[in-house]
Amino acid sequence: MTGNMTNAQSQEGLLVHGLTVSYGKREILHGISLDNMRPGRVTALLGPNGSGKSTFLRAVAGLTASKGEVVLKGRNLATLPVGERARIGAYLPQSLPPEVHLQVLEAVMVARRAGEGVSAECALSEAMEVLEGLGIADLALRYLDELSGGQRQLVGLAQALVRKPELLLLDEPLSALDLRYQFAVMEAVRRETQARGIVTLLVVHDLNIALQRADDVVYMREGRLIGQGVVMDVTTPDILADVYGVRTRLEVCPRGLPHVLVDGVVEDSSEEEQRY
Ligand SMILES: Nc1ncnc2c1ncn2[C@@H]1O[C@H](COP(=O)(O)OP(=O)(O)OP(=O)(O)O)[C@@H](O)[C@H]1O
Repeated sequence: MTGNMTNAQSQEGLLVHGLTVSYGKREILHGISLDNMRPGRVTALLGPNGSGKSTFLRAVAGLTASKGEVVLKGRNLATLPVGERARIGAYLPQSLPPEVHLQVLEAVMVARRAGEGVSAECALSEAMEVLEGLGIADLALRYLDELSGGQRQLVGLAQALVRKPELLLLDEPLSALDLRYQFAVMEAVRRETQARGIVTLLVVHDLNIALQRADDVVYMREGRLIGQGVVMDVTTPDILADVYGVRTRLEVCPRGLPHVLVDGVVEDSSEEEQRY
């Protein structure tokens, strides 16, 4: 640690030690350890299909049995009462919430009031504030079971944000969204993360969104950690070849934003050798 390190840089956030998850006899996560993920920063969790990203997020949320430790700001989450753990962390699953006949505003207010003595008036203004922040205030009086998949995903995100979590875990929050909402949601998530000092971890498949909008990245493959750190420090053609098996070029567009171009698939040299 250097003497120049600021408070914010050294601030304790989320630490993960030896996280291991098995489904039956099959081990899916093989002892993943992550360095400090600091408050106020968005970390994108990236890796191929089936690499264990959702399993990792669910284990951090305490929704899947696991071995190892998850420590948030010095507190081992496994030792906290269930209600306290649920208050600290908000988890948005990949699958959309069931279609219930409830107005959007009510659904977000219910999420705000759950487990806390917040007045209806206060919950109402906070719910509206979050809906406005996500650009969906016009949906407030619509019923959830009348919304599109993407709109329901946004309401799920509003429910997670309105609870003012310390830890925000989002599993593919952009998957059902059009380009405009992908942008709006990433901006809202960044804004809330910074303003409230949240530790945010989100799974995305679009590498360019991660490069341009996340602060840090975690790369996983086959249930193992491949790399972690500041987006542009860790993201290299070598690591992308290792994680995804593709040949890539990293470029910076005229506006200064990085993006990845995929040139092809990495040939497996061991298979090549076996063929001859
Ligand atoms: N409930 C379960 N029971 C048994 N195996 C499971 C279960 N959930 C996930 N798996 C397996 O665990 C592995 C990791 O799955 P996981 O959903 O965590 O990957 P992922 O990286 O999130 O994938 P994707 O990008 O496709 O969503 C996969 O091989 C999957 O088949």
